[in-house]
Amino acid sequence: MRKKIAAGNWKMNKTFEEGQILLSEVVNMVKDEIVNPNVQVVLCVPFPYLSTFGKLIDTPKVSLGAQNCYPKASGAYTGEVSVPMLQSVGVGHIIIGHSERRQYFNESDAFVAEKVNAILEAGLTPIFCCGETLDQRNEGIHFDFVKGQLTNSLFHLSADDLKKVVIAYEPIWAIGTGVTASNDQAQEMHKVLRDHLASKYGAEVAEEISILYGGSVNGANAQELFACPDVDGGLVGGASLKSREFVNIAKSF
Ligand SMILES: O=C(CO)COP(=O)(O)O
Repeated sequence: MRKKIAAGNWKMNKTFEEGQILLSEVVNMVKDEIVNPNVQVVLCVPFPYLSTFGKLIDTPKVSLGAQNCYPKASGAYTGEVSVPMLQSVGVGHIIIGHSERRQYFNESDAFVAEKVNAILEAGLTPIFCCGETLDQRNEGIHFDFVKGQLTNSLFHLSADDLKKVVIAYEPIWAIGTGVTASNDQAQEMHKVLRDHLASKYGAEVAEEISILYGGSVNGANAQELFACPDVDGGLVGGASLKSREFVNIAKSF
């Protein structure tokens, strides 16, 4: 059975102290309240907090996540953070290809593919983000565009490696806007993406891959979204900054 995943992407929010409180609250609630062994909670926190926060997580129900990485293992890349560095402080999941990085830092599909390779080589889990703009949806090219993102950054992988990837569909028009994709829109795209994976790797492989939805997920809409047959969880921004709401989301499977 595919893993159900509730991942919080804190983005560039919270001071160290605030983050420590938030993370501890989430960890304690998850330990007490989440009983489904198939649910994985992931907390993707800012780089400077990873080392300390990793030590505060004392349950396998919660995985420490990073929001980015650089594909080279080490060397003269001032300001960058490598996958082995993240691994050495306990990181299990790494978000890559987030639309904010594609938009503000010009990250290409090819660069994201390099990151996928580096993460898989280290044995960690990439959370690969994809998603279209509102213009692309209005033009009716959204399915082809997002399928292309998968093709360009993932389709060089072996089936065994692909199975280790978590995909997050995040329509850009739904991120931080309060506008969520409807259940039908989410399900429709997730099915298109799973079929696309199946066309290359076969249905059996495609069935094993968790595809998360991201974009204004909150405590009120999570249950309906997660009930869609091809939606295996959420990548949550704003609502992951509130412990009670985020844990409620993680309990919505
Ligand atoms: O970008 C997101 C998660 O990566 C979604 O952000 P919001 O949940 O704030 O819309």
